[in-house]
Amino acid sequence: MTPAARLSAAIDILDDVRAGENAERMLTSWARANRFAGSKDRAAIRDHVFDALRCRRSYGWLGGAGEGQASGRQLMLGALRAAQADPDALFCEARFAPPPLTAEERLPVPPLAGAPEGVRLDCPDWLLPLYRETLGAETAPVLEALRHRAALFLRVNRRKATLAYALEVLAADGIAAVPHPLSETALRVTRGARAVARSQAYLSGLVEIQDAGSQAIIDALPLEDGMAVLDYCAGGGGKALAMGARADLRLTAHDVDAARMQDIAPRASRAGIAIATARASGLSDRYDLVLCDVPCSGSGAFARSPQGKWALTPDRLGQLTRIQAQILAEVAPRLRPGGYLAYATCSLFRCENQERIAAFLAAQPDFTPVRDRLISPLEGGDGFYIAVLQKRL
Ligand SMILES: C[S@@+](CC[C@H](N)C(=O)[O-])C[C@H]1O[C@@H](n2cnc3c(N)ncnc32)[C@H](O)[C@@H]1O
Repeated sequence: MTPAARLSAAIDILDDVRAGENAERMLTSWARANRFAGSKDRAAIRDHVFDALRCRRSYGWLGGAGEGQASGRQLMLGALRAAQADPDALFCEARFAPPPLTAEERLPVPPLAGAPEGVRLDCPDWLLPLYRETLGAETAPVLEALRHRAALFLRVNRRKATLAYALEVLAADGIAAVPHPLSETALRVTRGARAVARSQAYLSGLVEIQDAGSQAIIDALPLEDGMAVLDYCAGGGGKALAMGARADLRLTAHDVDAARMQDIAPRASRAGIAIATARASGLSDRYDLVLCDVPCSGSGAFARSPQGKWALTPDRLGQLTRIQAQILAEVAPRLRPGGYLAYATCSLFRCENQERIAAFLAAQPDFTPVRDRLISPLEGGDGFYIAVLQKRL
């Protein structure tokens, strides 16, 4: 496909997303319907779509949509202007290219520097005070970081490899990576990211794909060999696998949506780690540690999942905080006296983090705080919050 044809495809997909469709699903169905497109085409279209979702307000502004919600065409026009590329080279008469710019589209747009803050920082206005409450003077740099594509991180599985060995095996498949300060197990991929899922290092369980902030969460847990550990919101098991790689644990995974755990068995077998899955009725009340990696707004991870930034509403945020409180209340009786309750989100908002923990501690005098940590996207990975509490002996 030509660069202009890729742009056309991205415009169509962005219009579907604007109409309420999910970007990942639209990209998949586009690929199915256009089998002639190669992997490089699909990757380029995906990059166009996700870059535009991360920068929806600023690209819309530069594309002439002002503060309104931009069309796919306006977003791609804005993207080209943001990159100081010549739009006429791609919006042209060529086959499969988006039609040439109209006279109206050629009118000069007001400079982005004079746009409202939420437009410049690509943030919905109502979320700005929530970020500011936690981040203060770092709000603008953090939101700026969330406007850019997230790096691909790997976690070296210490059960099977040292960092040096994992790097060697990755290099044999043309993948280069460098250690990352957020965690001793974290590698940031610097070349060959698209080859990781087919690489020997990945297929033989030496490395897993996991954000560096996510790895730092696991580093903050008081894990010791022999502990009985429950991952209560296990999803695909990313954090359970990381816990199992750190210590010799008796690990159980649970999720309210059991179907989400279907990948845990193959991933665990690749990693050489035993993880049992259980329904709520099969859980014990004597765990040494329960991790609740709760559903959240994702406000620390909008670089990776940008559609969530625009889909979030005050109602949905309120609903999430109620689910978070309910999960904490559900797991409290699952711990033995002296056991640890760990609460994690990929959110930067106080209402999902410190306020949830304060409300829980006020209602549950048996628990005391041990530590908490906010991991900023400025540290290089996604933003996360982790709090560790201990149940009284
Ligand atoms: C942030 S995701 C977990 C990601 C996962 N821990 C990982 O590292 O890949 C949150 C998970 O919580 C689950 N969940 C939502 N409500 C729940 C509840 N009441 N009890 C248990 N799990 C719940 C969701 O199905 C979802 O899989």
